[in-house]
Amino acid sequence: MVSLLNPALFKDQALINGIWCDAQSQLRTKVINPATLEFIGSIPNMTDVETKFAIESSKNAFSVWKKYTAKERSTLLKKWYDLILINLNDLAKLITIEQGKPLVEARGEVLYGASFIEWFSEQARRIEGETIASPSNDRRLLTIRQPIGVCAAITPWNFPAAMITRKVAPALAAGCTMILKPASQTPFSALALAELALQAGIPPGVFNVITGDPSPIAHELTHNSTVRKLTFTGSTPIGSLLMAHGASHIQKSSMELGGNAPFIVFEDADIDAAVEGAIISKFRNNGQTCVCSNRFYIHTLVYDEFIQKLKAKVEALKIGNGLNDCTSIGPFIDENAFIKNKEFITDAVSKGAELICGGERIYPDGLNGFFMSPAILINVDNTMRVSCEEIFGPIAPIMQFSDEKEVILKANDTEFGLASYFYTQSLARTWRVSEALEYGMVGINTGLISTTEAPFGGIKQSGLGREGSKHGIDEYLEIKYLCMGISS
Ligand SMILES: NC(=O)C1=CN([C@@H]2O[C@H](COP(=O)(O)OP(=O)(O)OC[C@H]3O[C@@H](n4cnc5c(N)ncnc54)[C@H](OP(=O)(O)O)[C@@H]3O)[C@@H](O)[C@H]2O)C=CC1
Ligand SMILES: O=C(O)[C@H](O)CS(=O)(=O)O
Repeated sequence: MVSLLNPALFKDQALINGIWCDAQSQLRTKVINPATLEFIGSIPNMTDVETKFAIESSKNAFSVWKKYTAKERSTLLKKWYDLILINLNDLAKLITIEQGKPLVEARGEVLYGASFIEWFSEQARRIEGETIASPSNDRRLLTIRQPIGVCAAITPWNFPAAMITRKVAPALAAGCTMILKPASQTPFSALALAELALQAGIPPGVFNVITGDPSPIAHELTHNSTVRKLTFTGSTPIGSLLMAHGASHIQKSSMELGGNAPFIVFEDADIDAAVEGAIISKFRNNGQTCVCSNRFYIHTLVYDEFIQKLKAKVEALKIGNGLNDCTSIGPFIDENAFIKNKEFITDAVSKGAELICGGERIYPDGLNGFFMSPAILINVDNTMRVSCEEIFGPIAPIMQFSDEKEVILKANDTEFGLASYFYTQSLARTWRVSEALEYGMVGINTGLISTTEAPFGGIKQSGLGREGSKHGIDEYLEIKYLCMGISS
């Protein structure tokens, strides 16, 4: 049990049709605190059996929810948003306890997540069709936009709240219903958000949350033709698998997948700004975000200054329990993530890279979680795993370059295309490089790009579709063309 100001927010059951329930098998899955490895609680280990009930509940709820007016849906989403802000501290504490990130980042995530609900409560009232100039006098052409129907979401552990609202808010705003399967390692944030949705007056069955074994749950969600849309955030291999399963009945999908972001510092960059941007884009959430910088390309003329300043900042980062106010970096989500990062360092050093700081397991305040001192690798090349695989941890691999065209070719040499970053003070270079980078998002002179107002998403194997912005709601709408014959 977690001690919260509002104990009603700690839910350890799934939510189907407004009823908090256990798995039919009564089996449960334990959830631990990644910083302390202590038991937090457990959740129902559901399978396809309960998933079928959740889908039926969502289908029935859709027939009611789609008849709510845009203003009625908007008002309920706004109430949900208000309740989240009232419970900000509890929601942030839940994130830190189940995911490990520092409280300051967890509070930021709650506000970021809530901003999607606020934004789509407004967008709900701006779902518009169009009239089209008819080619003949005997007909009039127009379109209307309607909700897709029953939707499903499967979300990752690294943003236990924001990845949920980034999907549920536009779905409900469009008039759809949503069945969510949150990450098993971080379920409590999702369950607390669902409780607040109920308290806001969102009808039972509109937002269902099921927990348990991802394979049978996802198999039902992707093969059941009642589920017309699947939205997934997570690794590219799982995203690909889900798309393949949904293809059996032409299920629509949105995919927010893996990344391999380049971070390029040109010779004319503001080095202090570039170092600040490198710290936030690399070490936010202990490097466990899909938009974290994964490869650093530093122009030879500013290399020594950049390395010296970056190392000083990295060595000043405070590693520890996210509940401590002074902590700037928390633990890995689990031992496997730690082991994978150690393997990245071993591979790079064995191929000639030099580890100039960090990379060791540490035990801040005697904590048994898997913490690593943030690492910088220099003399990295593209034969090393760190330059071509998504690191998802606090390792900064550094390479040098001297030519703009050369560094763009290297930056684009990946199957991923999510986020990218570069620093320059040249307007002409800003346009050349922005247009040449093969990514869905480009940060120019900044290392923090995500905001509700802008379209978040990638190309190539980083995904399909966009979340947030004026585009996000389109993922949950169908365009219907009406052709009206008018006899003279
Ligand atoms: N583009 C983006 O916005 C984001 C991308 N990511 C990417 O996700 C990865 C890290 O997150 P992580 O949670 O480990 O990713 P995973 O893909 O392993 O898990 C994501 C979700 O998929 C579920 N899942 C796991 N295996 C299956 C399966 N066989 N069938 C159906 N669902 C399954 C998980 O359930 P369970 O937890 O029960 O195993 C979890 O809910 C990184 O590659 C990162 O880049 C992460 C966040 C954002
Ligand atoms: O899951 C993620 O990595 C997030 O999408 C990154 S962000 O939106 O918080 O930047």
